[in-house]
Amino acid sequence: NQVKSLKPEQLCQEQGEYCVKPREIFLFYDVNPVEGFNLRRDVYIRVANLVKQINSERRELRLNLVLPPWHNLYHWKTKQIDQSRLDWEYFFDINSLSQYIPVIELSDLIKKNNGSINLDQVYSLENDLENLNSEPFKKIVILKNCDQTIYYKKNGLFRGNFWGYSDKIAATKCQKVKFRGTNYFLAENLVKILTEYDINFLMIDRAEVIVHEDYGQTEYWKCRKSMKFSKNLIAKAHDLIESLNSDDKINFVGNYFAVHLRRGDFVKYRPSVSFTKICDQMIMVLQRLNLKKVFLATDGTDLEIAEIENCLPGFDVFKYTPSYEDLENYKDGGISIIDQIVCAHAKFFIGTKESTFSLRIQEEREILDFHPSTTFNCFCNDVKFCETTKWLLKN
Ligand SMILES: C[C@@H]1O[C@H](OP(=O)(O)OP(=O)(O)OC[C@H]2O[C@@H](n3cnc4c(=O)[nH]c(N)nc43)[C@H](O)[C@@H]2O)[C@@H](O)[C@H](O)[C@@H]1O
Repeated sequence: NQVKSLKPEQLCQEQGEYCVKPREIFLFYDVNPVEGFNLRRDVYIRVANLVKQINSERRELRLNLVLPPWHNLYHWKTKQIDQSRLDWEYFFDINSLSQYIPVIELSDLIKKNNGSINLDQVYSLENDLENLNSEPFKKIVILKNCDQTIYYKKNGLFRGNFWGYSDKIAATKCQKVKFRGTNYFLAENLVKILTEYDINFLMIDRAEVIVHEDYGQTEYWKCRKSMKFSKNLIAKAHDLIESLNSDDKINFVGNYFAVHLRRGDFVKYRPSVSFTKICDQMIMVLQRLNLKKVFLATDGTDLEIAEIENCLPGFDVFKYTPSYEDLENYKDGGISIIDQIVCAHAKFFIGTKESTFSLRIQEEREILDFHPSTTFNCFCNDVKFCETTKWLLKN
């Protein structure tokens, strides 16, 4: 086990004259453009688990995961600031990510590679839902050229948006792949391909099609714990927590109740809960815990926020409204992470059922060791708030 955690150079020294340096491979991935930030964080874990699996099983290969820039995401509504091609360091602690697997920012790789990248192969995944009940959940069929509406051919190369780097990145080969299966099933197939072909730059597009082999298990949590937020976001969130009357400055456990109320496009696709029920459920918690302060994280409209404030007379509703300078510094993605960190430290939390934004807060609270009963709650059209599935931390 100790040998496994060594870097390739150290591995070579350990193994003496028979040492073969592993082949360095750069694995790129992208996700369906309309997907949100927190769903993308889950896709990262699926791909990172795959990289870890290959690197630990196959010593002759060393996959480096290329972090896909955050490029003008659908839910990022602030148009006055530039939110294109954002590196992961805006939001995450890269050192911590690289404790789990080798990662590199795309912008750094482009610099290292003299300003442009030619991908050897792109596989663009497509869900295979045929005969789902009668066939095993393991199927991979490599088809012809990629969808010509997303990738187009010019001067013999496949061109596309490539995270906003259309001027710097192109691909030699691009194929559609009908896929159904887990990250470890894809890992097996990638190993076969990488062993057979001389591929150094490989991209998987529509990586959200891949599902977890071990959701909520040890490797999932190892990777999840490595996804620490960047230091400036943590510092800003801790300032807010202190101003919310933190009664424990060391652990930043807030003396407040927090909710995440997902609105916007979400209520079009998921059954929503009435504001009357939401207010009743909030008052119930505030009275039961004898608390005065609520932190409200939401993407709701000003009217919806006013509705919540009005239905909680006698309580202080706190909402983080970023200044223009905050927006410029942290971007919409950072502002939402600050909301999440504040929710993660509350005495009690209620989230929105099926929202990955709420789910990530619940995970953060598991890592911080809050009692599950204070974490896995959601609003519902019931007399009291409801419980959500308890995805408990596994070491
Ligand atoms: C309907 C579906 O909903 C799924 O969203 P869901 O899992 O909630 O969560 P996310 O995948 O994060 O997408 C929701 C996005 O909306 C913004 N947002 C939501 N709630 C808050 C909040 O409390 N504070 C701040 N600052 N921002 C918020 C934020 O940009 C966040 O990334 C999407 O992943 C799918 O693509 C689809 O849109």
